[in-house]
Amino acid sequence: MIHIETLHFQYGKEALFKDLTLKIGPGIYGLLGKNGAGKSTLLKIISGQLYPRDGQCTTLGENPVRRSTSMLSDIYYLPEDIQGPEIRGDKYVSLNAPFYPRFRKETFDQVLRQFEVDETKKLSTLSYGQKKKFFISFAIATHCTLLLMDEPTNGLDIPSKSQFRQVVAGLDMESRSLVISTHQVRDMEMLIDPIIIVEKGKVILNKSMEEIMSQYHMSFQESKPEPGEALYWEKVLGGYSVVKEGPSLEGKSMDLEFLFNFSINTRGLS
Ligand SMILES: Nc1ncnc2c1ncn2[C@@H]1O[C@H](COP(=O)(O)OP(=O)(O)OP(=O)(O)O)[C@@H](O)[C@H]1O
Repeated sequence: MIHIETLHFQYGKEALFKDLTLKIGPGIYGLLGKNGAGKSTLLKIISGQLYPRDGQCTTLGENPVRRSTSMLSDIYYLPEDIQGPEIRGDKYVSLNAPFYPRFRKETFDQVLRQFEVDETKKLSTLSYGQKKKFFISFAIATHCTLLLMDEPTNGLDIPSKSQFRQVVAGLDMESRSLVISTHQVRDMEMLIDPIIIVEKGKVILNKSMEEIMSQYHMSFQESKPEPGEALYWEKVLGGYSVVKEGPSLEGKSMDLEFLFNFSINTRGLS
């Protein structure tokens, strides 16, 4: 779906990405990184809104810089900050759905109903969370091969977050990709897999949870690990969460916040 090699990108004088390499296939990917790591920029490069200085980016088999109609009609990019135009929701749908050949109004109505958003209201009058839910519904209804969502659960109330998870978990992603950039890892637990982490201009992790758990295991112990005993540890209530080399026998997935900190502190897992 996406193939990026030796990508260089900079806004001003300082490079944001240096030799960034990334492959994304079908599935629901979580794109994680510290503030300013470049997650939004990466999504914009993938969708042809920003142009790299050097290197290759191929999106759905095409160079996104060309912004071909075939590519743009099969990608939906949901930005973090959403502006609601001065038109009713249903009007927005009738004007914009024709750009997406696989758009299904039944899907849109179903998701919007779950989110309890009124499509007869002007989008500019909706609250931030309601606007977000409107555009998430639109994104899902496009049935695009590639969906890029920047912080989709930001601003959503508690029931909407769980509805978002249920809707996304029900998508058929066998031959499609959804990339979710997020800091809300607790909202995304059990949903995003593989995990991509961007740090200091590079992708330091791009692995499925299964791959991670076949290499590392996480456990709890009361005493602080001796030097060299664990790859990474964190103080928790009553003891320490530690990660050691070797497969996880229980097969349970690793807490995403812990995985993020482990990865950042060890500059990526080998
Ligand atoms: N239009 C722009 N002009 C100049 N610098 C920019 C521009 N947009 C982003 N940047 C800078 O590029 C870096 C990466 O920004 P980006 O928004 O991609 O990061 P992010 O990982 O999405 O951050 P956050 O998690 O805070 O949303 C930041 O240092 C930011 O200040």
